Amino acid sequence: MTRTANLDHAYQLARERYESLGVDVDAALDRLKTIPISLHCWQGDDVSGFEGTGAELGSGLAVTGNYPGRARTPDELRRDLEMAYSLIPGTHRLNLHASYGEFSGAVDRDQVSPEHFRGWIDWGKQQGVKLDFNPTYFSHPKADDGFTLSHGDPGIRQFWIDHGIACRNIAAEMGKAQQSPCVNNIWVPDGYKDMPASRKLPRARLAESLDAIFAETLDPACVLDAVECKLFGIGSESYVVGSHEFYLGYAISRQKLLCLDAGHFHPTEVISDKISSVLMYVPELLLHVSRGVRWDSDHVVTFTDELQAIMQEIVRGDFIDRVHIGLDFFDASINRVAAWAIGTRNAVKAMLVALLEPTERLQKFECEGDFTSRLALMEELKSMPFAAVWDQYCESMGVPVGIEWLEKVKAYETAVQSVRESEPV
Ligand SMILES: C[C@H](O)[C@H](O)[C@@H](O)C(=O)CO
Ligand SMILES: [Mn+2]
Repeated sequence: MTRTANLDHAYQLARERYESLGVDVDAALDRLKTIPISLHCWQGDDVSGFEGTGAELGSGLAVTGNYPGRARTPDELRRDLEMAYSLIPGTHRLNLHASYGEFSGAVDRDQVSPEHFRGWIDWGKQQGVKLDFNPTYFSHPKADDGFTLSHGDPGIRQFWIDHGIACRNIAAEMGKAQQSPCVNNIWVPDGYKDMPASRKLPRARLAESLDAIFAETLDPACVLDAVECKLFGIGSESYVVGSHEFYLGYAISRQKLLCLDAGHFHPTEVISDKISSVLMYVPELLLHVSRGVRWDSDHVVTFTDELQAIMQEIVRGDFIDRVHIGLDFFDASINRVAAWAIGTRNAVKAMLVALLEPTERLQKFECEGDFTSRLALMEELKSMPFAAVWDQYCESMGVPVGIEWLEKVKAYETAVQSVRESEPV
């Protein structure tokens, strides 16, 4: 049997098994094709960006590892991204940070404008990659003391408000150009290493700054505003201004998107359990799918129970159209393109597994109080042949099947990434 015939044979057998449980595999694959994952640009260059100021990564963000071949220019990053997209089935998005603009001279954060992202917008159009966006509230002298939008100095606060407004306009321009809303996510590092004397004042200032940023009504067909909470960071161990409660209240009261980052909660807390609660009160959600190891370490996303639970919750709650899935990890100890491929393929695979679940049947058992059948079927599902469906999906979408993608990354590393070490920019 040829390789293609083998894959198809395995797929047909798997399809029959799923059909016996009432699952329409073809419908699941058709749905899967429509679900984008927003790849984060910052995995490709260790969150360095292209401002060229030499500012160190700070504000509690840390990248470890020194694997050779980091992208040093927008063109290198785009080339690496194209390589990554070629390994991942489906049509996916790109999540850009403001510090990744193309600046010909010194442009401070309050001066960023759509023209600095024209290269990205044109590239996205040409590649069929839609863009999401983030203001950058770190790696800047005005963020060095740990405060930005909640800063006690009104001048510094205004600088960061202006950055937020500028970024929102850039995001709106991107959304208009791509005819798909650009999700613009605000995360600020603001917080104290030690016990604050006032937990209240910085929060009041943060709310006021956010209101100023969102004062202008922009077309939701172009831009969607999201806010991201965090439990603690390095240097903000005792107090984070933008805590979960703060942003949950803010997002509900202003009807904004809440961003749930999987690494931003207590290690025993999971975001999968928050999705259905939060979506009762906010219109839409942004997820930063990440993997914290003991802390918000931003490890590459692997095929964990929690990753599967996140996708299950999205499918079981019928939330696919209300949840924007983004990734947030940065690992410089392995090949950076491989990091994207591993993390994103896992996210798509976990979504496939969720779509292959006989959800109605499980929920019927639950409604009837038949928890025995619910548990029995959930456990049987764990050993269903989803890998054969996944392989067939990869094959039909024209991307490598199984570990074949690794050979492509190794060849790319030899031909492109490792050469960077000896080449000036
Ligand atoms: C670089 C990102 O903005 C950042 O990871 C943010 O989303 C975050 O999660 C900070 O801990
Ligand atoms: Mn995040």
